[in-house]
Amino acid sequence: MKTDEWRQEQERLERVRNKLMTRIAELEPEVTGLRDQAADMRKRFWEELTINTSTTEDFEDSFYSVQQQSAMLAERERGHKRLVDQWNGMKRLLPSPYFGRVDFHEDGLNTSEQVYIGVSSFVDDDGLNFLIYDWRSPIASLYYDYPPGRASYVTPGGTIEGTMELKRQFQIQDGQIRNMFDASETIGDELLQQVLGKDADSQMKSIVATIQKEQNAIIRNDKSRMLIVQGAAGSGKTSAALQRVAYLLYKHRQTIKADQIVLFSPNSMFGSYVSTVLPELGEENMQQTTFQEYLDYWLSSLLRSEDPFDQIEYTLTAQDKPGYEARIQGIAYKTSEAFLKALQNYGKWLGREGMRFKDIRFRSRVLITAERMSAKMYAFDSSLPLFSRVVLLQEWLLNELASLERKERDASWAQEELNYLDNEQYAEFFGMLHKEKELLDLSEHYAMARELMNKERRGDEGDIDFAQREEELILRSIVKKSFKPLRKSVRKFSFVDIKGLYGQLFGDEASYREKTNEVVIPPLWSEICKQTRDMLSRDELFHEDATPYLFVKELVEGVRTNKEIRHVFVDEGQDYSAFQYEYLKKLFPRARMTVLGDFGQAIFMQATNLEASDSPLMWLFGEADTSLIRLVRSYRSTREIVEFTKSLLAGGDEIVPFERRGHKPLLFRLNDMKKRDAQILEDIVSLRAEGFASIAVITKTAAESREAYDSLQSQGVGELQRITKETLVFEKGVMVIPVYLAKGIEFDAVFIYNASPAAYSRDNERKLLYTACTRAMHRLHLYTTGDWSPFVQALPANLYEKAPD
Ligand SMILES: Nc1ncnc2c1ncn2[C@@H]1O[C@H](COP(=O)(O)OP(=O)(O)OP(=O)(O)O)[C@@H](O)[C@H]1O
Repeated sequence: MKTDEWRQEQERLERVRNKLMTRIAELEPEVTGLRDQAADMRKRFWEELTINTSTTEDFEDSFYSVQQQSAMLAERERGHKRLVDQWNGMKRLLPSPYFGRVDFHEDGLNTSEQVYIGVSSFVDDDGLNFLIYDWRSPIASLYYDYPPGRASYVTPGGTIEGTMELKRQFQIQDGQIRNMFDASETIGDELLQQVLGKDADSQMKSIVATIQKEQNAIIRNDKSRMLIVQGAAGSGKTSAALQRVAYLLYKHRQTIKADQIVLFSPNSMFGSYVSTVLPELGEENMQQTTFQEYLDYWLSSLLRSEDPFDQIEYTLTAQDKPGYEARIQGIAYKTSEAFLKALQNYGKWLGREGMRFKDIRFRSRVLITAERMSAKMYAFDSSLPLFSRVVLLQEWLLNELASLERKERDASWAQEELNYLDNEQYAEFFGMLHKEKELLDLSEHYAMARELMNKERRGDEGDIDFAQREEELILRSIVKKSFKPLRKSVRKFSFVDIKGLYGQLFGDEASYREKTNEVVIPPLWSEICKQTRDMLSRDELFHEDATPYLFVKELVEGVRTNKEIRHVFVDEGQDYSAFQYEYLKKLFPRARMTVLGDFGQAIFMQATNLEASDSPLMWLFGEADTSLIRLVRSYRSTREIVEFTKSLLAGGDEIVPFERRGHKPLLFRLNDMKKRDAQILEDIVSLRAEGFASIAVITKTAAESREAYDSLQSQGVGELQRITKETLVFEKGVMVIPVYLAKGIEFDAVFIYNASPAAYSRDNERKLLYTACTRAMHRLHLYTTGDWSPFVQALPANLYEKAPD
């Protein structure tokens, strides 16, 4: 790079920074002033909040004044927020105002424009000249999409064509240009090399300076209702998803707020890992949740549902237990579209017969029997959907309860309760009564006023002798209070026997076929039924039953929806079943979906292949409304590690490593476990000395994690963390972690604790090993105390190095 160009750029940088500093300083008093003013107004607002109710006019006056003041306060606060956002944006820009520049000569114009790109926009004092363009602005996409030469970008007004004359990248720190590259490729490798060579962090970083063209296509996709991203491990799916959220918040800032976007992540710890990316970009975080959290929310009061981690532990460890094969068949079936269709048919069948209700009981008596409910429900117009009839039944039940409640006032138990009221209870009822009395008084006044106005006299019913009715009213209150839980449970549909409805599906084959029209039933059906019913009898559900159970609940009670959410992101999308996708679509009827995943890492039984032509995702919103983007370049790991990991995978040939060189993976075979753990300890010490701070010992299961942790600790590995499904916050350091919890996360160095045939030899274990190894950025070690897993044995020997035996 010529030195005078560098100097010119440094001078421009200083000019822009000076302007930024001036603007920040100018705004400072305004920001602080506004903050104080708003705080002061808020304080005074509460202090002065006295409402004069002496006369109606006084009351109205104070009411309007309060309303006016609070509107002013809200406006002031909005203005304040805008200004503070602007101010914070400039402060964020100051140390490193931009990272890219393109010179673009638009066709038909005589000059070209220098477009500097940073994390937000900054306009010169004239209000017209952009000193920095936000990376999400239409013109900034030139930087990500084209090398110098002919280029175009899309604006709301149409496509702008022209020639890119220069493309430059900067690394700026504390106001100094540290590096500057003129790129010929889309985004030059040099900068990416440097970024990727850095150490792992406890928090994911934003990638705006080096977004790749195919990632940009994901970030800016605005066309499809469903965007599917199938990408190799480390190809930047999660990164693209988060920058896409930032993009959507920018592009649709008038209509979409951060809390209208939700990200489904694989576990809570992953949530903490990605939580800083958006704030780093000056945006608020979207909502984050896990599917399990949702299930627990709706099921926890009814049943205990197994979580996906216990399910995977079972599938990986219980091969020798009785019933294993049936459970596996059950998982496969219950997560399939076939089961979804069967349940839809079951809904139709229930529309005709077979509904199950629970008697409504009161003081050990049956008030309304299940049979009566059933008869009533099937007497409603049969053309109505099942849930509408259940809602009608609910209304009928509430009416029935009201008339039964009236009858109960004469029951002896009510009189007895009245007689045995202690002082406190009496006072409580008396209080309730007086509230009613006030209401009565009010309605009495109103009735009198009407009488006067209409000049007519009501009958005697207006003259209530309150004192005489006190006892009767207390009695009424006693019965009302006792019926309250009944009304509440009817409103919550507790009269529907959901457990019975789900359980009755798991009868013999003939009855299942009759209820669901199902043709292909898993061979071990009767064992599957027994296992499911056993769980239900203990008020428990297998993980694979949880979503179908909710589905049946909604068939009967109506579908729950959230219309606020406009975008749903599903990360690790291969881990969701066809069933779950159907469910998410129903739950968020106004949302667009972005599903990102890697079938190569499909380690859960219910996996969905995102890109197969028969993938349920392809037709969830219809083919015309669906786009599929594939990412094959892997950025996380060194070339040597990617060459090794891609060969572990059937069909991994198409994965392209990014050209960052490093050590070949190292294989250690030790004579026994003690020696293996001593070797691991030694390797941890030496890698730490090399400066690698984040090292993960990855195990296959939680049980193996416990063993490894105890043994390594006894060997003297200090500051060792053990990650479990309960771990909420991801902290950098040396840790032992089961592979299924390490999904989506990365480490400087990964040690595969036990790469033996016992651990990794079945087909689904191949993906498990692949997932574990692909967590490594710079170093990968595999250990065994006997043979190597057949997947490792099958690798060409030039892909790794063996430590001497
Ligand atoms: N364009 C990019 N510029 C800089 N770094 C990138 C880029 N794309 C990806 N990376 C880095 O590569 C690593 C992997 O990215 P990310 O975690 O988003 O991949 P992923 O596809 O979600 O991986 P996995 O499927 O293994 O969870 C991260 O460290 C990320 O910062």
